[in-house]
Amino acid sequence: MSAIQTVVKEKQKLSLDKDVQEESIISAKGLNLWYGNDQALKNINLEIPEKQVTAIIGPSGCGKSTFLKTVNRMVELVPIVKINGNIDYHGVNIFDSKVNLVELRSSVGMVFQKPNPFPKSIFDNIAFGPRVHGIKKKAELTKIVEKSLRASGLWDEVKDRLGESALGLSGGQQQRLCIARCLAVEPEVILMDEPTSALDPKSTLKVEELIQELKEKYSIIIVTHNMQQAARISDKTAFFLNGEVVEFDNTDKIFSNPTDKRTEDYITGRFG
Ligand SMILES: Nc1ncnc2c1ncn2[C@@H]1O[C@H](COP(=O)(O)OP(=O)(O)OP(=O)(O)O)[C@@H](O)[C@H]1O
Repeated sequence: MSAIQTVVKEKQKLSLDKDVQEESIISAKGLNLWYGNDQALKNINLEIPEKQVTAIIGPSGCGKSTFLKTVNRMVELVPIVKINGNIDYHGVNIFDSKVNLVELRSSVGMVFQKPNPFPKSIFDNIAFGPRVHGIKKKAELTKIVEKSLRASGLWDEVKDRLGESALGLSGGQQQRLCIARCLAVEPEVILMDEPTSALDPKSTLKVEELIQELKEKYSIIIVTHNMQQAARISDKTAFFLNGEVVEFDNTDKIFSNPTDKRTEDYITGRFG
């Protein structure tokens, strides 16, 4: 039995993957995206369930990060991008001209591959977003900072050095700080683009455990190249290939009995 199958079996035993009645928080409908003349996303239809972890897997260049960055419209910072189709968030198309981008990006937060703390104190990193949103009172900011750091499992490690530079933290701590910074503006959805790829195994485990805790309150979409990670922490998995969704299903199904031969070839390491 492969390592991934073992992980899936263990999850089944622990019945972590109950087939819960699920509601979608985000629905991509007929989504297409081009960089200039090159089409990077082709007719994507995906229902992202609320308060679950959805993993996006697939070989390099298949459009995983592009999809993630489309969900909070960051991809539009690339001037040559053209998009058609819809992404509904709570039933409202995010491309509608009435959608406020600042609000969208605080509701749909993002954590990147490389931890990217600001060259500021730990406190000011977390307080940054709330301050942008107009919160000025020190007492209120202090509360938010503590709550966010507790939620990211970092509070005990940093509570006595909140005034020190965030750049002095270890890589794993910096990534949990970035997650705390994202939580401080009270998102509903967290997009994670290979959040552990720059971390050592111990820090990776901590972030994975944190993701499991966060899904009680947040809907998480995670891009990962690590099949075992997808199998361990996600409820749903979407397999992307050449800009298309080949298969989207319960993670257990994808890793134990995929419908499409290309999914099977990818997860068993035959390509990619
Ligand atoms: N800013 C950009 N300008 C032009 N083309 C881009 C840009 N960003 C991505 N692309 C192209 O879009 C396609 C999808 O890229 P994307 O980064 O979404 O893939 P990915 O699956 O996340 O890859 P990886 O696993 O290597 O991060 C690729 O062909 C890539 O070259």
